[in-house]
Amino acid sequence: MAGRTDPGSDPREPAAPGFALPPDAPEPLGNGPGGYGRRVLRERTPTLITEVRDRHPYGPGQRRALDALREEIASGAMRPLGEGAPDRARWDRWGAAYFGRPWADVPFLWWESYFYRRLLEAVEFFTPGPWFWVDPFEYWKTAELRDATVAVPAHRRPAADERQALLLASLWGNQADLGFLFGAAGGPAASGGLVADDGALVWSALDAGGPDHVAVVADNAGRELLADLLLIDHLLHTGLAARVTLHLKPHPYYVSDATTADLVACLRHLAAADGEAAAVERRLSETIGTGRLRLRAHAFFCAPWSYHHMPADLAEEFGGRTLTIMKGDLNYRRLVGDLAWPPTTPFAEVTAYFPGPVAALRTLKSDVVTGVDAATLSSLDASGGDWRTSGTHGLIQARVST
Ligand SMILES: O=P(O)(O)OC[C@@]1(O)O[C@H](CO)[C@@H](O)[C@@H]1O
Repeated sequence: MAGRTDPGSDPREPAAPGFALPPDAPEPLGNGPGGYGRRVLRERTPTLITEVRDRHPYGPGQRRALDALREEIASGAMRPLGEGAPDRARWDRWGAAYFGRPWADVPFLWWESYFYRRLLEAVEFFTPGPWFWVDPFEYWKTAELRDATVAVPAHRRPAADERQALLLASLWGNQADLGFLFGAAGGPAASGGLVADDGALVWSALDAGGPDHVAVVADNAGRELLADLLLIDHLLHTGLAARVTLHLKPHPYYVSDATTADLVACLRHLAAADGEAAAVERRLSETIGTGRLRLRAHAFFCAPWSYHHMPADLAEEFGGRTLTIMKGDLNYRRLVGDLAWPPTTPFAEVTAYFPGPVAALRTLKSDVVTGVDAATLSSLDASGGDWRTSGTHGLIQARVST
């Protein structure tokens, strides 16, 4: 352990009772032919390693480690973390069933999370020294934020339209996922509409009154986080929420996932923009200062498990929120379990275990989906498009009664 810092205490204490998947739940999604996991394993992951290597003046040890990781993923057996890793014991326990096997044999949700941990190891992110806490994805995050325009509502529309526009902007902000830069297919070219829309349920939960404390589990930095911040400002400013907790990642993950450093970059971006955007920044910074907007970066958000395995402290936290808004594709995979659900399986059924009211705002970027009605499903399937994985389609789903 000498010379290295621990990326977080064990985020997976025994799951609270009642969170287990039902015995008849379908299989975890893997990396089989035609599946999205295989494309990520074969195309996105090696490209990402090469790009990270090429964009940084890494030394020979880091370059060797990145090349070895690419090799291992393509044709080798999954290795544990190196001897000196502070969290080695934890990952050894978690990965006991997987280490020594080809990456393609390991469930998609698990291996992809572990991949990001291994990438950080290869670039010496947790090792005190010249590369300590240097974000390997900062190059792309900064470039994306530089070009981001901020559309603060002009307060000329009816309030209901305005808040709905903010909700939708937060949803479609999820298209700005820098992971798309590293796939053969590229990013979504257009917006194909919503496959499910529980927007009215979301507002009914927030309008119900009481001392509302809303949780927002962030996904990507940059444009998506900017849109989330405008929504959060609206909730706080209008009094729809007395308090908001914004959950960020404790360290870089899934390329563009938002960390506290990315939040600070967004706030600076707002401060530097014209007009109302700067006022939003002032209000948000003020509410962070007073504790009305609280930041958290729990280690569980970088763990390779679905929310069925969340530790007791996080379960207690979500259980106490008026509504938890889960942003993005990965949070959706973790919320419903990255399982081969029939798409018409009700969202409320698969999220019944979650300890409080919960909503998902997601553009569809991987195979899993629930809560799509049969007519919508058959017309989407008949369209012949890649609606499940291309990010062109979105959803708002909610379960507000517990
Ligand atoms: O959570 P996000 O940012 O919306 O999406 C993450 C994502 O790009 O990563 C995975 C592939 O690498 C997919 O599950 C998903 O499309």
